[in-house]
Amino acid sequence: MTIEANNLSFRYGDKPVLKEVSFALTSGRFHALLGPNGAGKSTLFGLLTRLLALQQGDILLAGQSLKKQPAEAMRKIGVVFQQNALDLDLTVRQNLQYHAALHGLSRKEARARGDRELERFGLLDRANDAVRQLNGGHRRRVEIARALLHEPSLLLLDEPTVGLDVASRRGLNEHVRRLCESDGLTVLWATHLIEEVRQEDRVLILHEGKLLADGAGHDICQAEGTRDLAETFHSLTGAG
Ligand SMILES: Nc1ncnc2c1ncn2[C@@H]1O[C@H](COP(=O)(O)OP(=O)(O)OP(=O)(O)O)[C@@H](O)[C@H]1O
Repeated sequence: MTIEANNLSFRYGDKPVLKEVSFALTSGRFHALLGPNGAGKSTLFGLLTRLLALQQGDILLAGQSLKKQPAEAMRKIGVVFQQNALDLDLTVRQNLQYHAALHGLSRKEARARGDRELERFGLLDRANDAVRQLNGGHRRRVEIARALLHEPSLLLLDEPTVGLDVASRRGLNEHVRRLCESDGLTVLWATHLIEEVRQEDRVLILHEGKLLADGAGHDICQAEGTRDLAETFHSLTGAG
């Protein structure tokens, strides 16, 4: 599914946080939204998920304006927020069923889809465990499984690896990349960690509310005259 952000600006009070941000995501691809802390990534996610109201500009999902047809557009989006959004005392399966009910799925359908996602994530044998018993990496997998239950075509992940160890971070990143290939999912993965981004990714670099670069990683490096994305990120933002 295509997604287009046109000329987005946003301020908290009189503090501008996003400044005329425009981009278009390509269907079925992994996109990395790279920016240091405070760049405006979560604010952008807030606008994409309608947690925040648009102030200037518009967002089009498969050609539908978020301003004009919000409910229809939102059905196509799955979201994994930075903070854990699971109920730790419910089982994995109960968490999934609760979310599926919110999306209007029948119990039977919810169970079938939930189990299918858990199986793909290697977690079906944990379905009846309380989420509290799972490690951080597995909890994040459950959150992603949950975000996919209503079969969205766009998955947004806001710093999904925060608090995970290196191996779990890598595993989660690879898993989501495989979803692009297997499901044709369009992914926007926000991070401040350059090691989660690959040279061949579509990369959007956000800094102080401005989109400083947008393109294939190696093209951005060529344009900037840098060796790799780490150097590019550092030279554009001072971070890294
Ligand atoms: N509710 C708010 N009220 C006022 N300022 C805010 C609010 N939320 C965020 N900000 C400010 O807006 C700027 C962008 O924050 P945002 O959380 O969007 O960035 P980020 O790139 O997601 O960073 P992080 O990874 O640290 O969350 C920061 O300067 C932040 O302090």
